[in-house]
Amino acid sequence: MAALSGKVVQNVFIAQFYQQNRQFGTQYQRDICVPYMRALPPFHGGKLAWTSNSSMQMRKLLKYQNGFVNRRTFYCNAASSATAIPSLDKVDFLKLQNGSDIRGVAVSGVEGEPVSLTEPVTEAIAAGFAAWLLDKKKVDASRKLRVSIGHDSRISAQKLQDAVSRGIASAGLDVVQYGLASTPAMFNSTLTEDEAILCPADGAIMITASHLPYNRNGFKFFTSDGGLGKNDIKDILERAASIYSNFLAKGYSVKASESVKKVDYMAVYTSDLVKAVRKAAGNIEKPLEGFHIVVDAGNGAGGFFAAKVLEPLGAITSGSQFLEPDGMFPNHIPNPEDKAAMKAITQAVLDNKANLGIIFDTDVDRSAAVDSTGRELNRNRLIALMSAIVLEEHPGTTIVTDSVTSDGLTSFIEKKLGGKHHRFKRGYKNVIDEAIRLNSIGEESHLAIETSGHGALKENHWLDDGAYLMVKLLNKLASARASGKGVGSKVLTDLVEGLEEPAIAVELRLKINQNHPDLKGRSFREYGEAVLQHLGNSIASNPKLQKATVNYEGVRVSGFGGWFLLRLSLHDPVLPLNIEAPSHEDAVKLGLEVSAAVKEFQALDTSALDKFVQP
Ligand SMILES: O=P(O)(O)OC[C@H]1O[C@H](O)[C@H](O)[C@@H](O)[C@@H]1O
Repeated sequence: MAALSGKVVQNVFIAQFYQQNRQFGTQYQRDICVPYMRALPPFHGGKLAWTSNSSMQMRKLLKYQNGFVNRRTFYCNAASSATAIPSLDKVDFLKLQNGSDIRGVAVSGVEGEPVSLTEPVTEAIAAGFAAWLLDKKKVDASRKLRVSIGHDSRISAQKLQDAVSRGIASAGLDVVQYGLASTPAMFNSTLTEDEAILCPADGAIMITASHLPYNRNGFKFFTSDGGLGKNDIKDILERAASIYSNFLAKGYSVKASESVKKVDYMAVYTSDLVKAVRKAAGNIEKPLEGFHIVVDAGNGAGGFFAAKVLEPLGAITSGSQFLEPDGMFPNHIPNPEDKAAMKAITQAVLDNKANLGIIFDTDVDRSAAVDSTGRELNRNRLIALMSAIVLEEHPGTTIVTDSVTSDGLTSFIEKKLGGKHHRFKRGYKNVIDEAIRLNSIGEESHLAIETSGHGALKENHWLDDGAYLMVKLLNKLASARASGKGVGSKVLTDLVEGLEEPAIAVELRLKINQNHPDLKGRSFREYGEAVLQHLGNSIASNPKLQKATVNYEGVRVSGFGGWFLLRLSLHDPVLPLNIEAPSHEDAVKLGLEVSAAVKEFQALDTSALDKFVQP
């Protein structure tokens, strides 16, 4: 069996601890477990060094066990933590690529999900990034590059942060740790000019797996040009694979990084957000005075928004929930696309009679809002709202969105707001890159936004930033009140007046069984493309349906007063099917057309569609 490092063992223990103690409820977890987790002991030269603080917390933990946790497991794990040098398995690095991110399993304990982001793998990836950055920046030897590192609230964050730091330092670059941070703040650190806080960083790494389960983690990389794309990630992983093969050949040992510096960059980032709202409101110190705004951070990294952004601006934030970081996400998945998450923030708004609710995903690059009546301002509605704000500032501009946006949104942007809707592909990086491309060929675009809650503005360096989207809403609230044009979230709701919304909007995800003989040696992508090709051909001869003339992804078709889009998922062996229609019957008619066209593809699991269309 592979030897585990001390910290891996601790994380296993923490995971087990949480699972076994769910019945204690969230308050217990907040009081006892979270402080403990935040204080994972430092890792010195491969040996664990407990600080007095953490041993105190361990004692506290034991005291509170109360029979819920198996003491033997606890001591046993703590004792085995002395085994510090991980043994190395062969690794397929390219399998860790997830579009323009890297993602893997960082905590063991979930059946069928072995740890892929071990410390040596992580260190190799970080060293791969360092090598890529050195090539890209082509600096002379007189200047040392520096890399900022931040993480979300995941329980593996500390372990990975240490390994990333070692990987960067081993390549001779300076490491600046930010601790708990948001993804957009990490990108921002490559743009901030302030030597006193060691900025700009030449490169930034965010340790996050967005809304995925607690055992996962991953990395997003930035330079001042923005987030790295797919090809760069592949390049980094190839470099990492070769660094890792050196570990295999020469042996791997954990060496403490000497040149790690720490900066409270979130203080800088949040004060910039505060300044932006004050400026938009005409330099008023507390432009949100009297507004009651509740925040739901889902125990991710976004809790800062209440105390560090809203309160300095004068807002009341009582009733805000799940602000404290907790990598087990005990309350709901931090994801504005998740129904339970949206229900939780809506309830908080109604219970607290708040003016507005704001919700973030784990690493704060996505967001959504809820108005004072409990109406969700997410998906197409959030895009409509942001478009209304941006088109007031930039009349006629092009709004770039993802592919699953509604037809109602197009007519809203084009007929009501006088803008242009460019419906492009799914994927935040795709929409941002497309908006940048349009500007470069002379078509003005100021907003790139997805139904997922990702959004970036030209005025904000095309930074994919959920917190900045919410700042734009706050600006609107503050400036409307200052100019006597309205008070409260009705100002926002009024801006989406006239957006036509379908009675039925569903997304059904049809899985491709990669082990099915019908693939005949093809990859799931090739198989998915064959399904799409076949569907496209069969639609062409169907008089009841019209294929979209302009379409960048999958097969988009109008009919029965609605539309459907079947496309390949960006990451998974899945064909997501979106259907919108004026009634359930019409949606079923559209579903039946898809069903008839794809039925011969035996490796496609159509059970979700079959269920939807059944009488
Ligand atoms: O293609 P799908 O499986 O629906 O996933 C698409 C989504 O994947 C990730 O969550 C990205 O962050 C989003 O930008 C993207 O829209």
